[in-house]
Amino acid sequence: MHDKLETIYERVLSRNPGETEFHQAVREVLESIGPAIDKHPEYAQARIVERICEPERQVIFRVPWEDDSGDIHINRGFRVEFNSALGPFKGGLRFHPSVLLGTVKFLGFEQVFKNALTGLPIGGGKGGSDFDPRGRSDREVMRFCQSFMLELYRHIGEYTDVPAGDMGVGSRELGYLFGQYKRITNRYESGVLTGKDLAYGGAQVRKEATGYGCTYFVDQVLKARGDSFEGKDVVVSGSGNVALYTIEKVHQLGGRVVAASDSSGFVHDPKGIDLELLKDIKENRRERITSYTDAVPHAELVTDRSIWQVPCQVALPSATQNELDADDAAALARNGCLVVGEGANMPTTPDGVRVLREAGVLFAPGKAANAGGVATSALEMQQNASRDSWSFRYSENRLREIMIDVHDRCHATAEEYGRPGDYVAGANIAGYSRVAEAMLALGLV
Ligand SMILES: NC(=O)C1=CN([C@@H]2O[C@H](COP(=O)(O)OP(=O)(O)OC[C@H]3O[C@@H](n4cnc5c(N)ncnc54)[C@H](OP(=O)(O)O)[C@@H]3O)[C@@H](O)[C@H]2O)C=CC1
Ligand SMILES: N=C(CCC(=O)O)C(=O)O
Repeated sequence: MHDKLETIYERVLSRNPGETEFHQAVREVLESIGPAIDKHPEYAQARIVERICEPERQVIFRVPWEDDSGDIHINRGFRVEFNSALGPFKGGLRFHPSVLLGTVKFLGFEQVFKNALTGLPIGGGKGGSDFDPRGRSDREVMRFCQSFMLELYRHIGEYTDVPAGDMGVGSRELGYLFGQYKRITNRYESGVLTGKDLAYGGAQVRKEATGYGCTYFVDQVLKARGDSFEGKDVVVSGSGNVALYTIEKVHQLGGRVVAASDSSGFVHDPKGIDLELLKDIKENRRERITSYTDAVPHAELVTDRSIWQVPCQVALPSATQNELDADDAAALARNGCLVVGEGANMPTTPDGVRVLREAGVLFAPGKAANAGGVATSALEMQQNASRDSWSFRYSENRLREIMIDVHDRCHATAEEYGRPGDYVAGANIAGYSRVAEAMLALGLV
């Protein structure tokens, strides 16, 4: 790491003790952007890096709510408004028992550069809660969301901060959140949340966007080496919003997804995952992945080893952070994996990335590969602002164009800075440069 950046990194560690995921996200960026710092001394003079590493605002609040049996629960809510140089703060809400301030800060920091890579006018932020919606009734989820929004509403707005979905926050949760926001503010401010259902101002393709976009990005990586998804065995971890629509687009492009997971284990189906069945299990019945093998006898349920032991040519981690470690990376390389594309945020550990790089496996980092979700959220904001709604076909074409542009921008930047084929360097330098130029123009704010 560049000497100046090492000093900055040490200060990030000392000012944010114990926030290991945030440290990890910062370190990855600082390890990449040294060449950009050398090329632009004005960035150092304006202390741009130090300012980017410090969120503009961090809000933490109490969320009390009552379950169906009348018991009281107290959860903690977060919104980290990281950087608004390029536009209103933009980023998801995560409802998961593992959520801590450091988790939200890692996600928000990633979001700043991801959103910049889309070329769209959106800043970066993230929020959520340690509330676990899994196993809760719709009414319990509604009561939690209403209590959560009773605090959050004062900090958000279509021109201020626009939340969306992430782990544990899908169209059900967004509907309850939007309904409460509308009631509190007495405004039909469609653009205050994205990922909304089509019934009340949502946009075509937003549900599919992260998964489709990641697949489009990896398709470009394969095309750059004269290859494609055709005939490839693919492993996709997770079975939530990102994973399901990654599987859908991989199958449309001629690949075969042979394994998917949830936190209880994974299913291996050598004939190819039956997506309609998996969607019914996950989106309608909200059941465990074990229900898949109940319906598909030839499929294997595995709970005692990593999904990344399953041989494949393309690996698409789409579950959660740090799910793919050095041993997983070595197994993928040993089994002939050509590309790893991150649908999730920061799913590969630093040692995992190192092993993949040393083995010559192409690597597409999440801040570039999974940007299709937030990009389509920005398109939802455009439609809401113009009181318009675009067709599925037009929206998907826009998404595909954006992902090709993101890929080409990362690829070209990596070449420009002497790191050909290094999508991590390309993504971090390109994203950072766009944010830095805006921050320079806006003065010391
Ligand atoms: N939604 C979006 O628009 C975007 C999401 N992302 C990122 O993609 C990832 C997935 O998000 P999303 O699909 O929205 O979330 P969902 O909650 O819809 O799905 C998450 C999936 O991952 C599984 N999972 C969670 N932890 C583990 C684990 N330790 N091992 C195996 N599986 C696990 C969950 O299983 P279980 O049900 O058992 O918990 C679930 O199947 C996250 O990193 C998110 O930040 C990135 C860009 C956009
Ligand atoms: N959870 C998301 C989507 C954010 C958004 O659509 O605003 C992400 O980019 O990580």
